[in-house]
Amino acid sequence: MAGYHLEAIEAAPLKDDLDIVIPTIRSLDFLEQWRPFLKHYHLIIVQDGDPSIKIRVPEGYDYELYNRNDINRILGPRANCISYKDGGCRCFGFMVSKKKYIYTIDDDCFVAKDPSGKEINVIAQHMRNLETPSTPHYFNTLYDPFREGTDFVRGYPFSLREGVTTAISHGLWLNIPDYDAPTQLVKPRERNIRYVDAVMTIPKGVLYPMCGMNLAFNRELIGPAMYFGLMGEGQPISRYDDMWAGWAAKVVCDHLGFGVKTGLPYVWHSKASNPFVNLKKEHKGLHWQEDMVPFFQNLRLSKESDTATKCYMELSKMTKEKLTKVDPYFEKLADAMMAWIEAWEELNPPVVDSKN
Ligand SMILES: O=c1ccn([C@@H]2O[C@H](COP(=O)(O)OP(=O)(O)O[C@H]3O[C@@H](CO)[C@H](O)[C@H]3O)[C@@H](O)[C@H]2O)c(=O)[nH]1
Ligand SMILES: [Mn+2]
Repeated sequence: MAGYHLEAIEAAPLKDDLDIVIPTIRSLDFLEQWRPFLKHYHLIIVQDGDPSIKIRVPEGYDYELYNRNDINRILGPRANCISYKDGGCRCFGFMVSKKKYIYTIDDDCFVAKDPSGKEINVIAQHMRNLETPSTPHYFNTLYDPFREGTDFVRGYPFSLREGVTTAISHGLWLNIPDYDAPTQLVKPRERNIRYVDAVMTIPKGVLYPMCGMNLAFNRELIGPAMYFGLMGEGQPISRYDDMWAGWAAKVVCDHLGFGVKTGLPYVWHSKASNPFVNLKKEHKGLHWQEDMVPFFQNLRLSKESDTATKCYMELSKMTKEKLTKVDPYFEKLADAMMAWIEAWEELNPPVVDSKN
């Protein structure tokens, strides 16, 4: 076995603090290729679609698998807040995990190689991103100052060099880019071949389109805000699950003083979903995002909201007040946000300090 693989196998960083969450409505064969990097980690598989279909999990992985029947059994009436027939169902895995960190990946993403041809250990890079500070208050032009071989540049105030705790690490993808349907329709053959060797902090007060394909986060800091919305069957919108979570989580991170990074690591995104199907799923989102983004840009959370849970409850109220005029769907979404938080609290009761 190539030496590097052995290194990858030995270097299973934070293996007892991390769960891998995979939404699937297809197959988990892609895990064969990930074995050198993921074999030591616990998987939480959220099976979408028909629960009577048996999903095969490749041998040798430690996992828990939840289908729609399990979600209904565990959450009861609140199960309606978990999307059906949309990758957003993955957030159920975030809720049932007991670990500090989550890494979530789509089932059509494979191990990518860096320009030297070396296989990328996404877990090692995401954990490095999460375990080192972010710099949201002042942009470092040499990118991530906490990476080997780089630092803060001249003119960077020393008072800001401590940075803030990182809550989210947003990875990217080579090959099939994560484009919306209109872009995909006019550029069907476009492939992302540009490997940018950089990790950047997204500045405070700036939103970004979070893609759930290759994403890691600190569940203890921001988990309650990582609700992937109410999408898919029975809903007027789909494929905005990760966007909704990304906007909400970023305003909560900004409010609580946490950082969000984007860039390395890359995965190899192998499958282009059908742009015509995607257009049907996401067309309302293409309109509504012109209202959703300004909503998140302009809102101000109160100082009493000093935890992700309190922030999210306040966000639910604001969603109902400010976005229902765009479409009655947002009233349903606001209620689903509350159901999510109640379910989260029930499955993750706050730890009572035994001393007091
Ligand atoms: O009904 C569904 C559809 C899909 N899934 C699982 O979700 C991920 C992403 O699915 P897919 O690769 O088909 O979607 P893309 O268009 O390539 O992905 C983009 O859309 C985002 C949100 O939907 C996604 O994160 C982006 O990368 C796969 O694991 C499917 O199996 C599902 O569970 N239910
Ligand atoms: Mn895909």
